[in-house]
Amino acid sequence: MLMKDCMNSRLLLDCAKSCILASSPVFRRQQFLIRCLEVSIDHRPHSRDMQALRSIEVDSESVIRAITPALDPTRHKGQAGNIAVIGGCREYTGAPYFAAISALKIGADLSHVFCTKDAAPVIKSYSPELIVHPVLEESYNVGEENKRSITSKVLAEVDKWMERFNCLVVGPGLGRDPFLLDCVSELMRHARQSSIPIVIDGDGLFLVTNNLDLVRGYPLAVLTPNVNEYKRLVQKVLSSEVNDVDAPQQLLSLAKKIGGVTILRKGNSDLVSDGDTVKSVNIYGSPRRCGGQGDILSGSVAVFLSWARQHILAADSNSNLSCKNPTVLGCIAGSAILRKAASLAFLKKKRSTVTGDIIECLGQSLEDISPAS
Ligand SMILES: NC(=O)C1=CN([C@@H]2O[C@H](COP(=O)(O)OP(=O)(O)OC[C@H]3O[C@@H](n4cnc5c(N)ncnc54)[C@H](OP(=O)(O)O)[C@@H]3O)[C@@H](O)[C@H]2O)[C@@H](O)CC1
Ligand SMILES: Nc1ncnc2c1ncn2[C@@H]1O[C@H](COP(=O)(O)OP(=O)(O)OP(=O)(O)O)[C@@H](O)[C@H]1O
Ligand SMILES: [Mg+2]
Repeated sequence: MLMKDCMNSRLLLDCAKSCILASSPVFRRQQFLIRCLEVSIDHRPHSRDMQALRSIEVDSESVIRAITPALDPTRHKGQAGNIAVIGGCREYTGAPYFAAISALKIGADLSHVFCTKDAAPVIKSYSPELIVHPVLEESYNVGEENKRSITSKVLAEVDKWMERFNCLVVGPGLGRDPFLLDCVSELMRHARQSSIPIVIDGDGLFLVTNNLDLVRGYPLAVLTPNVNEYKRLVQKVLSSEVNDVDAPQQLLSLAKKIGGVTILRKGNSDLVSDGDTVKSVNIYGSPRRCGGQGDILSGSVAVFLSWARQHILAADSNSNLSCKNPTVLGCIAGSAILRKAASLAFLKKKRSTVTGDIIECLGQSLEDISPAS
């Protein structure tokens, strides 16, 4: 008992000493100097990274101005873009909606969503602007004996539309049901046969990372991984860990190893590579990391990619853009427009900014760079 009391008083004494010490100006000054030293040590590699990133930074606003089509009265519906999002299941209805509505808000004429039967009425209720096809099925709804016939039915339904699409976005809110993913793999093979560009995001990246042949060597494939998705991709393809010290070089190797697909690595700076070149988009975005910004990005990339393809065909190689790969141009423009919209939304809404607020700023963001008239 005596010993316990003694220990307690010693503890109290130590505690009192540290309190006095913590309030002493000399101690606080020492702590301040230690913190400064830590910051400057941390800062050195970081500033080197920033220099490397600045050297590959692209003038994204010029890219947007070059590829955004004029609002020409002779054009008809569909010519400014007909996009299809493949995604939306029992759990996720927001993600496909964000991607599809972003495509429209940027300037596409038509935006479709191919989703499961459960998700369709919900997505339709968010917006009458979207054309929603309740065609996909998840395992829980399908008996083993019906799987083959249902797959054929799904493919036939989507194939009816396929040739009209300028770009597919595969994955926002798709989920990971194995039967559904098998159907989507088939859809991707069909799109590839018809040379339709495919932007792959979210659960589409889960699918592709486990089945790289779906995109290997397809120059019209764009992968848009976030931090987790990128880590899985690097581990699978390069059998290594993510290297943040030489991020551009690693991204270049990754894109090359998958046969020249384009990869947009999302993060503090967005990095884009097709295996030949690496570009970075650093324009100021938002400190809010609310879910759904990647979905806006995938819909935006789809539209700009379609416009970049049209621009390159029409310009007949007279374009003054140094990069001629429409998938890279689409990524640069999509990233820049999203980041600018996120910063505009944050100015208004601060900490309460949500994805819908950013979508509302897409129009202003594009207008500031490439005015409609
Ligand atoms: N409002 C909406 O509707 C929004 C919907 N969204 C949609 O959400 C989906 C997932 O995208 P995300 O960005 O959460 O994936 P990410 O950061 O890799 O994973 C985080 C952690 O979760 C886990 N995990 C994920 N999915 C899993 C699954 N099906 N089953 C089991 N585990 C799963 C994952 O585990 P791991 O992959 O490491 O095994 C990791 O630990 C995608 O369809 C996206 O479009 C978003 O776009 C946001 C707005
Ligand atoms: N740390 C960051 N600082 C600034 N911007 C960022 C940062 N991380 C991501 N972003 C921006 O947010 C966009 C979306 O990236 P994010 O990593 O949130 O995607 P995601 O996780 O797939 O989103 P989602 O919730 O839609 O699935 C990127 O294009 C990027 O411009
Ligand atoms: Mg995502």
